[in-house]
Amino acid sequence: MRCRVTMISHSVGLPEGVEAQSSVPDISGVTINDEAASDDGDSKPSSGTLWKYKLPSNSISKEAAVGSLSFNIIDTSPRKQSAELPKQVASEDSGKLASSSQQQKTAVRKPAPRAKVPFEKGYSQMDWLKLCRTHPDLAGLNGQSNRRLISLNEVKQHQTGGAMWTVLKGRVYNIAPYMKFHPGGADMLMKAVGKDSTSLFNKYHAWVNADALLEKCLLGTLDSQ
Ligand code: HEM
Repeated sequence: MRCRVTMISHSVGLPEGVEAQSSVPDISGVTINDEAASDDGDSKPSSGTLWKYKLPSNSISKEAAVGSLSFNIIDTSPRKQSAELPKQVASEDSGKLASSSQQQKTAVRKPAPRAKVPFEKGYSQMDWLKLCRTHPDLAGLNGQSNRRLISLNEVKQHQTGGAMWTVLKGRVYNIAPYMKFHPGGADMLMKAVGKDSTSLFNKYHAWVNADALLEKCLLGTLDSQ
């Protein structure tokens, strides 16, 4: 969109000899013309509406309604070139609005499939939180402090039964009690046992707040020396 701003200079009331350009311009004579339509080669005459936003030619706009609310969804993300688009969409003038829902679907990327495992009865995330609240010693500290330094060598020696240790972001946890609660499955969580699992953890779900989830499984801090 290009707007033309026309200024009409007024020099009313200036003392003699003072030039009009040096005075503060009077904006009462400013007019703004919207030339969006005519400049783009669009044959439609300009509507004259100030600051009307013209969508980029490659954007998609869709009208939707929820209950009594109606709204416009405007997708201005960069589109792929027509060679990569399905024929049906590519043959359309990209400036036109996609009219059918079929066309809308073809342009949307599918999200990566998730590998969540359905939990066994009694092993939901709520059940885990309940267990954390009620169990007196989930970590298996047996009275030891969870502030002690633990070497990687010691972590490696705990890989079975009720003591399956892992290092996550510099902290050592016993993840044995969490095995059946892990939404990604026990098999996946087993890959963390006996080692530093920080990079594996981040690869799958860096957004998960393990600090909070495994708070009661904390054994100590990794001795990095
Ligand atoms: C060590 C502590 C870990 C904790 C506390 C943990 C926790 C979680 C949580 C809360 C979810 C659900 C995420 C969501 O719904 O968005 C999840 C999903 C998952 N986790 Fe873990 N996890 C751990 C380690 C691992 C490791 C080491 C692996 C891989 C070897 C792994 C693989 C997965 C997978 C594949 C899923 C399903 C992903 C998905 O929903 O898309 N996790 N985990």
